[in-house]
Amino acid sequence: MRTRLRKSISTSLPASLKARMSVVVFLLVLGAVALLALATLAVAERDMRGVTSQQQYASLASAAVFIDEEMAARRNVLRVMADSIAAQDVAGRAGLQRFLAAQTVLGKEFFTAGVIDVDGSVLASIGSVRPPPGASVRERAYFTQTLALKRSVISEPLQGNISGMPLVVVTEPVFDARGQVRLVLAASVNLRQPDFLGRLDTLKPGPGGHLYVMTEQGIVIEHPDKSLIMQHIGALCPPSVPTRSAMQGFQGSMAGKTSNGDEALFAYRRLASTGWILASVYPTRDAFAPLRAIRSKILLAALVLAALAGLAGWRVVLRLLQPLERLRSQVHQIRRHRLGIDALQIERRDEIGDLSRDFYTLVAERELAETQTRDSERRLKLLTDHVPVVIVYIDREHRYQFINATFEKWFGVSAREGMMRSISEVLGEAAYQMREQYLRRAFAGEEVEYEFTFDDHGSGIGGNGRAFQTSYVPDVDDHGVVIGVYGLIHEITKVKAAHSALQFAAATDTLTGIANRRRFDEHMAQCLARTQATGAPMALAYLDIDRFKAINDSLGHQAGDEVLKEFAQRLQQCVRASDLVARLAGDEFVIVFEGVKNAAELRQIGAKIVAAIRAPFVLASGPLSATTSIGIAISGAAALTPEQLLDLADQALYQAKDAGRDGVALVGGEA
Ligand SMILES: Nc1nc2c(ncn2[C@@H]2O[C@H](COP(=O)(O)OP(=O)(O)OP(=O)(O)O)[C@@H](O)[C@H]2O)c(=O)[nH]1
Repeated sequence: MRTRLRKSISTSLPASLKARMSVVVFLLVLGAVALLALATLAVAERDMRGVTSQQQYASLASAAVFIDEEMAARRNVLRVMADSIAAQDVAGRAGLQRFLAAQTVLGKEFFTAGVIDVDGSVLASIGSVRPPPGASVRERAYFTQTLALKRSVISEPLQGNISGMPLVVVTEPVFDARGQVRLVLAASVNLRQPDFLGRLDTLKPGPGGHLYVMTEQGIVIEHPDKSLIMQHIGALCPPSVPTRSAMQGFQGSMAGKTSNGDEALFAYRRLASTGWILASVYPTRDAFAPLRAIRSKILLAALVLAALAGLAGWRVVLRLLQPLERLRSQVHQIRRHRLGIDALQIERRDEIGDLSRDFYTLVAERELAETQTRDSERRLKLLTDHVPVVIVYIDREHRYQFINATFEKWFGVSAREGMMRSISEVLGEAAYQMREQYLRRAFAGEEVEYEFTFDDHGSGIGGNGRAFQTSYVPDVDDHGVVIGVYGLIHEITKVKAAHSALQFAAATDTLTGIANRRRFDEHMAQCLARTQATGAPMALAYLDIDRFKAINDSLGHQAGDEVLKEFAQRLQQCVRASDLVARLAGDEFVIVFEGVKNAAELRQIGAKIVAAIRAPFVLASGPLSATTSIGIAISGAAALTPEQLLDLADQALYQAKDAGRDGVALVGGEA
């Protein structure tokens, strides 16, 4: 909420710093002056409220005195009349009528006047709408009270019997010589009469205020709105809170709201003569109208003052910000390379000087760092582009984000063409399919290595049998998430070739070029395993050149070697490519037959070999006749170890030797 407010303030302020500071000065001065003025006015209003209330109540009190005097004056008039009737002993209807008619003052002060006997019968009367002689007022409260109290009474407001007018009646008893009430002199006042309590209007508080009089019960006796007279004060709308307080006995002044909801000052005072309530209502808008007029003027003055202060602030800020403006212009020019950063090394000792020098240091450091980064990147690029390995970076969408120059040499796609493109786009769908499983493992966090050749990598390039090894290393961020994979591809064609050569050398007899003992052992183990799995029989032939020692001895070791080589060649020519011919040692050879049909077939092969060896050996020293003995062991369903089979074949060889050499002997199977 607060952040939103701050944001909305900062967006509503002008963009320029100068304008902002001027607006702030303007607002501060406006705020300060307005606050001061409003506080002063609030204090003045509070004081004025007190004084006005006091004045209102004092004025009301004097009005009450005036009304009391008015009522007392009317009573006096009646008392003088009553005294005259008693003194002159006026009697009889006609006498009393004449007496009343002669009293002109009565007509001035009262609406009607009459003389009533102790039975309540009107004996004489005057006035425009007067009760006729003989009318009875025996039931009227003012009459009975006058008789009972033997003194003057002022009635409650009442409706005139004959006139129908709202009236109050003032009475005065006329006593006889014994002090008994003989007659009652009564006079009525028309409450609608404009001049009743007429001076009340002159005492009203302000032009919008008014005074009114009501009884304790709230019956209106006098009011500027004459239609309310004789009505209850709450007849039209519920009486206000202050009015209700007054009816409950409150006297004094208070602030409150009228029944219309307008703010007003109220004052109440009871009349000593009648107990009636004299009320004063002074609307606040009238009471404080001058103060409110002053308030608008003061606020206008504050506005003008603030505008002037803002203007002055603008000029001061303009002057103070000149160096900052200069700094801004310099930075602007430095950015456009029209100025060197040395321009920022200024001598000022204030904050702007500090800012300029700090800015210089910052830019210098940044430039140095950028140069170092550029150098470092250049070196790195030089390095990665010249190493004979492919270096790539692959993102989560399996797109290349980095490709070095070797990539282009090997795959024919430049960094510019391949960057941000997917592997399948760059190398083709088949190449991508081959890599996809390894990439999936690398993106799962595993370091992966695999080999491929151009023949099987499916990139559409090469096909020259070159071999490569790829390493994928996951790039893990601070949260442990793999965000990419570094790929390193290096060629292993030569290594592979060397490995193959080594493997070949390790399995080859150096003299004859056929398989050696080691290769024979490996092959035997595999063959026996297959035989036992499939049940197809195999056989092992053990061969030895007859009397080879004699050849060596007679013709020399060299000739012996020649015989051995030729012997190996002839053996290979006699058997299928799938049969393995190996030299175990000296003149001892073996042949492994896989998938033989029967013993007869083996005898036939054996005979073929024996015959092939019989052909003369053409040596450097001349032709030589040689023979061979062959022992063949057949492996059937029984599970034999390689050693056991070799042993059987060896036994068969001995049999062949014993049988006179240059022949074949079979053991095992159907031999
Ligand atoms: N030239 C040559 N002679 C070898 C080589 N290895 C072993 N010899 C010789 O081969 C001869 C093997 O003789 P034997 O197999 O024991 O006996 P033989 O003379 O063949 O007699 P029979 O086997 O009973 O027919 C020995 O004289 C060895 O010195 C070799 O690599 N080259």
